[in-house]
Amino acid sequence: MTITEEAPQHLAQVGALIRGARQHQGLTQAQLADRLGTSQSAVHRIEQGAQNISLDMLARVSDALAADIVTIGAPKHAHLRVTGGQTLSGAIRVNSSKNAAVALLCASLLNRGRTTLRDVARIVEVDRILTVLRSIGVSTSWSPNGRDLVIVRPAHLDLDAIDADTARRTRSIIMFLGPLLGLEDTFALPYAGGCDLGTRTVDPHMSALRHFGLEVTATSGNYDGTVDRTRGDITVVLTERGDTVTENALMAAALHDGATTIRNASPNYMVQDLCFFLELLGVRIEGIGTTTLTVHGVQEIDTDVEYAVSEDPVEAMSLLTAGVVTGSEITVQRTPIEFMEIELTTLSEMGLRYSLSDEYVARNGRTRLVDITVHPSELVAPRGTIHPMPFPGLNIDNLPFFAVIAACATGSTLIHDWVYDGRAIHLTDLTRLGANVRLLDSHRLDVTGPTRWSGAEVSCPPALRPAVVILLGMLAAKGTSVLRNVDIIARGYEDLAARLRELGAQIETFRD
Ligand SMILES: CC(=O)N[C@H]1[C@@H](OP(=O)(O)OP(=O)(O)OC[C@H]2O[C@@H](n3ccc(=O)[nH]c3=O)[C@H](O)[C@@H]2O)O[C@H](CO)[C@@H](O)[C@@H]1O
Ligand SMILES: C=C(OP(=O)(O)O)C(=O)O
Repeated sequence: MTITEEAPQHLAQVGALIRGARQHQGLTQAQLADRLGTSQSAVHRIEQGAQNISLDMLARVSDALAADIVTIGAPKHAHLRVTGGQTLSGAIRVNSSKNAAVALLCASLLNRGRTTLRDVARIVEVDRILTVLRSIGVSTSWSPNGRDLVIVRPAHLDLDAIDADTARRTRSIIMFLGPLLGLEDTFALPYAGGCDLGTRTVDPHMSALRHFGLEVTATSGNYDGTVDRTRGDITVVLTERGDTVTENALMAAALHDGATTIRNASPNYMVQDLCFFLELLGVRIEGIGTTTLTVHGVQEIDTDVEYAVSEDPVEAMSLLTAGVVTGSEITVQRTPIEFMEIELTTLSEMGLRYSLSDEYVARNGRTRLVDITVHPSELVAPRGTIHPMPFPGLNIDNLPFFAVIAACATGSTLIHDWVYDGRAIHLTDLTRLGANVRLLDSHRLDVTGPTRWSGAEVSCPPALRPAVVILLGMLAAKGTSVLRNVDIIARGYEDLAARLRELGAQIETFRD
């Protein structure tokens, strides 16, 4: 909340903000009171708006909850000051994935029972979907340890009350379509937004969901959906092997009266997580991990279920890159190996030395994990182009990390991002740190290394992965760098700077 001079101070509103921030941290009133050195009843009164709260107390609450409850004037952005060129060491654990978490949150709408999602990463993208879910009446609460989420859908969703501003800040809101078409006859959903990666079509979603009877017209700012539900066995052929479109079709199929065969389905990690979760909800799915899925829909889902979100291959790639570009030996624990094999093989061909632990099973009981130790290595440019493909190819979200790795390798590397119109351009910010990165066209980069890195001040790109790539370049660059306006990193990474610090990185967060 921002207070300008004219704005009235509103105790109840401040109280509600404090309650929200406390619940977000997974704290009870008693635990917050403990941190503040006050009583639980005082915290209760503050949250009710029934007690005058001094500026001093507000500052203490902000500290205790690690959140700015109230700021005066314009909002403050976070920046990072990096002293690069340090060798990192130690081990770091991969968190659960953003992309599975958002799909599972949307899928929780299918369930009338209690959904418990374990090990959910504390990231802004999750918060955005939670805010939207709460706005339509879904109850969501974090466990006291702040890692698990309990979600309960009401009998009737209040879709008119949807928080449209928050919804429009994420593309994942598009995944409300699949569950909603099984629950509502008409609804309006705000347009999907997200990072600046160029145009991303929603047409494949609309044509897939039409098979289930959904018709969507785009009005000013909204998708207006009307549903004339179909019955019986259907086959949906996806025009693109996209992740979220496959997830939308899966969620629509879960409540479809009949069997749905989805062809050209994405078998990617987040889709597999969603399939495992739907199975726990009683939906039978054949072909998990392949491009043909057959889903046996059920009439109603009303079950108390627990599912542990699996580990994020993109975070694994990000952390591994930190070790590679700083020439360090670090261990990236809990890497979902099935989704990193092409990346590791490509890196091996570039001369990276690494070792793998024995495999073990993730908490979801399905995903195979390993610990990867990277060793300092002399890198050379690969012979062929580095390009992404739908799984089991090289993950498009892992591609940007190859730009900073290629800058450390001897020779020229061609990186071809055929997927996004506007992601490669953000990677040219590496030139600010001394890298030789040439944009051949909006999809292709030529990177020539090795780089004599030097520290610089750079404005954070408005796209998640490129932002982290620039940060990793700064870790490689001797001297001081500043990355300005890094808020976007929290969309997909929990406490990234703090976790890199634990490996020995010198990164300091500061605000204007
Ligand atoms: C929440 C989530 O899970 N997000 C992921 C998901 O987004 P999502 O599933 O929304 O990805 P999009 O549908 O936007 O696909 C990305 C781009 O690839 C194009 N395309 C995709 C598949 C295909 O077979 N042909 C094709 O041309 C699309 O037209 C689009 O321009 O998948 C993307 C691509 O893996 C990832 O970057 C995102 O992190
Ligand atoms: C592009 C990404 O995700 P989203 O689909 O959430 O924009 C990403 O994770 O890099």
